[in-house]
Amino acid sequence: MLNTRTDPCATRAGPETGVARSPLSADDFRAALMAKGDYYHIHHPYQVDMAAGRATPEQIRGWVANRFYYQVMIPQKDAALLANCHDAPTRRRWIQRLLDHDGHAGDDGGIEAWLALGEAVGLSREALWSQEHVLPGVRFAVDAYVNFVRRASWEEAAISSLTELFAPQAHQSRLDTWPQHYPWIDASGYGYFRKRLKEARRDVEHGLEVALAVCDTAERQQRALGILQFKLDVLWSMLDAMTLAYQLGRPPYHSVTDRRVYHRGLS
Ligand SMILES: O=C(O)c1cc(C(=O)O)c2c(n1)C(=O)C(=O)c1cc(C(=O)O)[nH]c1-2
Repeated sequence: MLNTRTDPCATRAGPETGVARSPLSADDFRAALMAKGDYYHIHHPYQVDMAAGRATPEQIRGWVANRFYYQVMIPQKDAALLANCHDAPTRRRWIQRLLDHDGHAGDDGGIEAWLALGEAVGLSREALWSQEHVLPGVRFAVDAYVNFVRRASWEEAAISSLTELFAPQAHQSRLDTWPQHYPWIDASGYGYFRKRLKEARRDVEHGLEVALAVCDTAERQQRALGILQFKLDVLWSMLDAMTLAYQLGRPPYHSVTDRRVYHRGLS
């Protein structure tokens, strides 16, 4: 369904009408970015089921093991953005994201915290590092994000991180609902979600600053909204792959084998 409420630019004059479009005001552009939250993966049935207590241990484990691939690729994605960024003050701020995930003195980092989440749901560190559970669809979606950032300008790469606008809600919802629904999950596993609440809010402040500074024409604003939609597609597609595998019992090659024959990455 076409959602005109959440796409204010859709109703404005465009090149096709022969009338030059004026950019949205900063407030309206911010509102248009925020309206993309309607399509955030928190609304995907897989996440809705997890939050409602309807997920089986296998479905929770599948999500944790597959999301690990996102976790390990995020610092490489941020390193790619840094490599394309000629602005030292930006690099000085952005590099914090690598440290958040990889860790530094006094903080073991987000990847370590995700490994603890894995152990809390019954997945060994080895199982996560081996990527044996990572579904091809999840791998392709995450790789599409990293490859986009490798090729994009650093400003467009920064805009693609803006789904984080909506992530604190996702982390808070897990903290609010999982302990009561899934008493079998060890509480020591929830550190990642708590850690990200603060970090994501700081990250999006920077990301929004960039978006508002560079998107000063209607075309650039539309491009930013398109980039944000691309990133929403990445997150949604990851959950579609997990739905097939863990909710519908149709993992890749299910019609020929019950072995996980899919590749674990080509280097
Ligand atoms: O659990 C979530 O729902 C969720 C979503 C996202 C996101 O929106 O991309 C991120 C995270 N978590 C996250 O923990 C994280 O570190 C992160 C970094 C980024 C990014 O695009 O740079 N997104 C996300």
